[in-house]
Amino acid sequence: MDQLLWRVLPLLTLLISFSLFFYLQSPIIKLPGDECSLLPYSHYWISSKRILTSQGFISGSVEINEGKIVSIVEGYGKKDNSVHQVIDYGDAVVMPGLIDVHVHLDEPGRTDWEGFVTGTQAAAAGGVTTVVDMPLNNHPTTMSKETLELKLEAAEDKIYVDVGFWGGLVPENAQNTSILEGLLDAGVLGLKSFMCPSGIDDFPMTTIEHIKEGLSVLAKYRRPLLVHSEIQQDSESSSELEGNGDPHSYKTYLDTRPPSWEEAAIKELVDATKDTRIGGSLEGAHVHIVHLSDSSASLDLIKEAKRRGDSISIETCPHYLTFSSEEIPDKDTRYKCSPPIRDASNREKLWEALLDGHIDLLSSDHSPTVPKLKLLKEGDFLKAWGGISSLQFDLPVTWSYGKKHGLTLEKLSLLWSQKPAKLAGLESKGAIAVGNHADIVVWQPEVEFDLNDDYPVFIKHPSLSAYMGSRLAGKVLDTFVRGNLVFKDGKHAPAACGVPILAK
Ligand SMILES: NC(=O)N[C@H]1NC(=O)NC1=O
Ligand SMILES: [Zn+2]
Ligand SMILES: [Zn+2]
Repeated sequence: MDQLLWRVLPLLTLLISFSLFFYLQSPIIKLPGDECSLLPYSHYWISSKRILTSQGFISGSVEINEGKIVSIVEGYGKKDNSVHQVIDYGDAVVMPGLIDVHVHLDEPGRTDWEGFVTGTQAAAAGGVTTVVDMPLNNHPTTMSKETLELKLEAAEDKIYVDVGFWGGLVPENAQNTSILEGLLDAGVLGLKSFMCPSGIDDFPMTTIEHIKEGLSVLAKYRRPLLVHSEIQQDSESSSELEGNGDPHSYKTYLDTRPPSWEEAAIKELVDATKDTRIGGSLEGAHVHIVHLSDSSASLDLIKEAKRRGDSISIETCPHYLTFSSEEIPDKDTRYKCSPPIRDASNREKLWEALLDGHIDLLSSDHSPTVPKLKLLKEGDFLKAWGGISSLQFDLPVTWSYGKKHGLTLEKLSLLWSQKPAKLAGLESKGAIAVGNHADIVVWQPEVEFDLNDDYPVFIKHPSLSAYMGSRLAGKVLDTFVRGNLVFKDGKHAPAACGVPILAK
């Protein structure tokens, strides 16, 4: 018996080695590319009765090959499943993926706050196919070629959607054009600056003089400057500035940041944007006001500048359109952000301006932190971190509240895809059109869901989001980025194959 075993054993070893060799050589082994998509093919058709193309809604099919949209055909049900790979979505809406131009991914340096993996998985789950990352809250701040390189290194193999980057305009590089040019040459899509303290020590604020320096460089590159537009007003009584009321009451915080802060910043900015008009000394430069909250005097100043022909645009965020100061519960610091959420009549005027086209686009200003710094237990509005967590909910939140204000799907897509693509200079994104990247969200506007603990949330700290606990309309089914099916039915593709977007 023993002898037989000794004869068989070498044969058996040989057999196992052979099969192992052939197994390793065989095509069963997955190439990394296969992991990028939940689909086993790269040439296919998407069919639906509601496809929002650059020419409006059609009932029909979109042909996708190697990441691009190669044809669009009207007529639902015309594609024969036996001849083509067809994904039939019935009457679900097929729309351009959202482009969120204001996201703080916080990596490298503050990955405990958010991160490339969690942030971009949240984006994919919410139908957001491109995010543009802010230059602060990460450490070091993105303000030079070298610090952008650190970002790019940190993002490698970690991004599930495409990611572009804004660079920081801070006093140091505003006074040193070669640093600024190095940063722009390295590919940031534009710059971002603060006219008040940013809350981050290594991202100091800029004066209007620094901003003008920045604009003169940006004019040559034809890239935008995004500005956090608030200037602290010394004329405010010091008790108001410090908030001498009850720190657990939202009203106390609101009173420390009145609309006059926004108005003061925008007054200085529109004085500078005069020169961005055709023939002006800053022609080619563009100012984009981020997260406008004040829908009165500040908005009027921008409307006037636009009428004159200045190169200026505005975004607001879902939280300013959804919440109102009167409704924010005591101690609920999840709602703290800057500029602050104001009263319901301000909110209604923001909706009006959005639907009339005076506000150009929407963004999330997704800016989380660690629960400890949000002071959820203490409920101190004056000391808590200011920032809203919302990236995954851009689409359902805008739709749930928007449809009550008369928002159409076409307008929704203009505000979340087409206009953001234009701001960031993303020529092949923002619309379902032949030749564009196949960046697509498939969703059901009519389906409602509860955002509770059972809901698959991918942002790092769901407990920080003021949207948790609400009932929303607009369920995301599938998300495609450059033709890769990156999210389906609550699951992500195994590999992170988003692409860093660099300006040329
Ligand atoms: N640093 C930072 O993310 N700040 C953001 N948070 C906020 O509420 N407004 C901002 O500008
Ligand atoms: Zn800001
Ligand atoms: Zn921000």
